[in-house]
Amino acid sequence: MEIKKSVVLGICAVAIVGIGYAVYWDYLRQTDPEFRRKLKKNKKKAAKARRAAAEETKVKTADFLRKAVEQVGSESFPTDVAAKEKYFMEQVAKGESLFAVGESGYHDAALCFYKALKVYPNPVELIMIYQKTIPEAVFTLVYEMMSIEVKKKQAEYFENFPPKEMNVKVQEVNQISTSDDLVRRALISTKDFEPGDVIFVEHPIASALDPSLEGNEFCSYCLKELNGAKFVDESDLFGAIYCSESCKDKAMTEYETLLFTTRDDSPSSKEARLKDSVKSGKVKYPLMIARFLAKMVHEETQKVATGIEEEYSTWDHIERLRFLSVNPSDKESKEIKLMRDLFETKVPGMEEFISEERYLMLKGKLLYNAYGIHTDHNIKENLEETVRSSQPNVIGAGFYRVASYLAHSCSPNTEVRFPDNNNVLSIVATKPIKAGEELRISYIRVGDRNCSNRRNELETKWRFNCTCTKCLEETGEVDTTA
Ligand SMILES: C[S@@+](CC[C@H](N)C(=O)[O-])C[C@H]1O[C@@H](n2cnc3c(N)ncnc32)[C@H](O)[C@@H]1O
Repeated sequence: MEIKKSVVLGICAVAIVGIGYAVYWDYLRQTDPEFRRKLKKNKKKAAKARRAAAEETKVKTADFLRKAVEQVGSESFPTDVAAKEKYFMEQVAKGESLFAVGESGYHDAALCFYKALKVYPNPVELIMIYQKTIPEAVFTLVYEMMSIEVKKKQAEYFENFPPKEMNVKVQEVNQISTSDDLVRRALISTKDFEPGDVIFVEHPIASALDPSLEGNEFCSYCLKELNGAKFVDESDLFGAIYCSESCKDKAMTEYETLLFTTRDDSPSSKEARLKDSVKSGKVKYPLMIARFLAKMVHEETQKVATGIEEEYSTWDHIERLRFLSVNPSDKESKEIKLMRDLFETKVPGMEEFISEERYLMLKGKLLYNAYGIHTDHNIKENLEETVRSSQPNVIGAGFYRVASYLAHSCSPNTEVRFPDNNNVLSIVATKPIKAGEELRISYIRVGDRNCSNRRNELETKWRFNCTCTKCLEETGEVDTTA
């Protein structure tokens, strides 16, 4: 009883002292300006210390993430399936035991999960698994490492692309007196060339024959004249004809199987509708867009199947290309619907990827950068007015990663050729070229037309005011290009 009483009294005494102290404190706060000033200062100091600690953690984390991405980037990873599996299991187990320790293990745990991603065949799927299974703070760190890696790769794009053996690099140069942006990207030679030298050779990302020529004299894949050869795939609803077994196989694997082989061969099927729209509309770009999208799907499935990834995807390549905006109209809405309907049953999620904005951008890039593919074959028919070409006998169009950067000149130093009469493009020097010089082709037929006539055509078709040396000389304008 005595003990209890003294405990109670003790508690009361402490409480009273506590209350008294609080009252005294409050009194001071309200009445003593010096005390209030000190209090405010201490509060500010504590907040500053908290902010500094948070900033320090942020800087340390950023530093850790940057170094981790660099370190992993220079590491080599197992390549055979069994070794990959073993490495993956080890990293995941290590990561799990590290995050179980608590916050102090989060950085190292994230590093293990990031490394595991490097050997997993389907990284996107693994990210989704991580999101559900590892602590949010660790997931955020892994995600940030991936973002740093992607940004670094994108920033280094023009250091790695085009590949050295193509003898060209992309460089930014100042633009003069145009209504266009102030900076344009130019294709610069990295070697000296003499007239007639082939500077580089390039295969298209996507190409297509003019619809009126599809199914008779030319190969649907490489656009070469058939000369009696005729290879077809019975399951192909598009009815494409190829010049060789190899072209047929490539077309079937890259896009044709995905796009045009189905059990539904009724006239109302999605495949038949795309085929009809190309033939009746007499335009090749919807087919080129469909082939381009199918090739992207093929690239992704190959990546998962083989575990081998190209440094840059097709999408990375076309992202940087210039384009003219295409305004949405009924025609475009129909095209988008057609494309979405076609892909929706074939590739889950693809119909969402083909948003209006993305489709119009893709169409704009294709129309702005594609080349007319000409041949020795004499084309008598009056074909659709085509994309960039200064030559007659155009049979189709192709969309190329590197040649897209070539600027126009009315007095060019190179020319686009298709020496094998197929879609493989060669850029050939037509004048002596020194390393460091810009390569230019002619987008139009120049002949003996005057500057204003040429400029009008370029302005109408490409929406730029030509500032090539020939035009500048003819008009007396000054070239201030850096
Ligand atoms: C097909 S792109 C060529 C690559 C482009 N220079 C870039 O920056 O990506 C065509 C664009 O290049 C520029 N260009 C090409 N030739 C030109 C010329 N002779 N005069 C002015 N601008 C030109 C214009 O901005 C035009 O819109």
